[in-house]
Amino acid sequence: MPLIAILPGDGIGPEVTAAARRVLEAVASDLEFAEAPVGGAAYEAKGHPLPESTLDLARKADAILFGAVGDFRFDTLERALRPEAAILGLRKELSLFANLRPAVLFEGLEDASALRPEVARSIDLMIVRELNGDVYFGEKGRGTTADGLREGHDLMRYDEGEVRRIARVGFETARARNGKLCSVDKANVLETSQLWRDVVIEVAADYPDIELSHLYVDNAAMQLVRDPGQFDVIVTGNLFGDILSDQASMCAGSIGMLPSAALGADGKKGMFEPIHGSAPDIAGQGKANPCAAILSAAMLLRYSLGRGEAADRVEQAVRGAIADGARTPDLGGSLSTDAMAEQVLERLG
Ligand SMILES: NC(=O)C1=CN([C@@H]2O[C@H](COP(=O)(O)OP(=O)(O)OC[C@H]3O[C@@H](n4cnc5c(N)ncnc54)[C@H](O)[C@@H]3O)[C@@H](O)[C@H]2O)C=CC1
Ligand SMILES: CC(C)CC(=O)C(=O)O
Ligand SMILES: [Mg+2]
Repeated sequence: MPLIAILPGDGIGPEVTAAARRVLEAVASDLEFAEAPVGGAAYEAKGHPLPESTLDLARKADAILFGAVGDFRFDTLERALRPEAAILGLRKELSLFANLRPAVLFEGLEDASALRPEVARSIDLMIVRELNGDVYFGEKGRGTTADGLREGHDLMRYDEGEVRRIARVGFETARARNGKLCSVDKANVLETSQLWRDVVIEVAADYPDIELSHLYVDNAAMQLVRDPGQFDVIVTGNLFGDILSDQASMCAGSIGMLPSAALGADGKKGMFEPIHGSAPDIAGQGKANPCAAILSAAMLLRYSLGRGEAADRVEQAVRGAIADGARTPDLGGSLSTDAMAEQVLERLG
């Protein structure tokens, strides 16, 4: 019986994971669920955003469904105790270095996209974001300059092994899709990025069938809204992937629509989460769009449980609901989180 760890977290995290769990229960009757606190909720309950018991459950589980963490109430805590430390800790402790973030415009959502309909319709891409390194995990600190000014620093760093393994995921992902890989960096300014680009080019020798291109991240951000249809797979570092995926979400209609999978070396055990955060501005109001979490559950079925058919059913149910006009407020409608989930559940039969 596969064990699914549910880590709801803060803000809208519990609302959207509850919806995703209902969907999992509807398509798979043999799953065992265990829930544990994470983020601010865990700090309040147990004094730490990632308690040992939560980490143990995450280690033991076959897959993890994660909601979101964070709340401004915790923003003055030391960094290691802030809710966000929990998600970074889980990704690192479980060596989940490959973050797959698909961005697709579902039929009917043209009017929700920030782009013109004919441009929006072309978006169908996968962002492969490195998740265990970069400026998020480098040495950081605060201090005072010789002139008495406060200063802060965060080290941006990758080694070639880290770049090589994510580059391979990028190439393999492109091979399974339409054969195009765009590597995004800032090699014109950053040494970390020059190393990134050099290593991606070396790895490309093993993938002569893949059309490789490179973009600087500023240009990539611009191209993403000018012509998102030009992209098949984007491979990039932790920081750039974080930013570009939020941007891609508004090309596809809403941040409430984009799921993600964080995978390790076996490409199987993973943590599945919407790309959005805890959205404190709408938390507790039943306004959150659960589709990103539900689609993350579909990725869980596909990657961790090898149940592609069930994953397809869930994705078709979300597509069907959207095509029939089901809309939460972020998509211009008025359905509550639960009502949107119902629309999906109804289409699962
Ligand atoms: N994976 C995670 O746990 C993440 C956590 N965060 C944390 O979340 C907190 C809030 O961060 P923000 O920058 O406001 O980003 P956010 O993604 O939580 O929200 C950004 C905007 O999108 C809206 N939004 C997000 N998800 C939505 C959904 N499912 N349906 C409808 N609208 C949705 C929010 O209402 C807000 O206006 C912070 O503490 C931040 O650190 C942020 C990003 C990822
Ligand atoms: C909360 C951050 C640590 C991460 C983030 O914004 C993301 O993974 O999308
Ligand atoms: Mg983010």
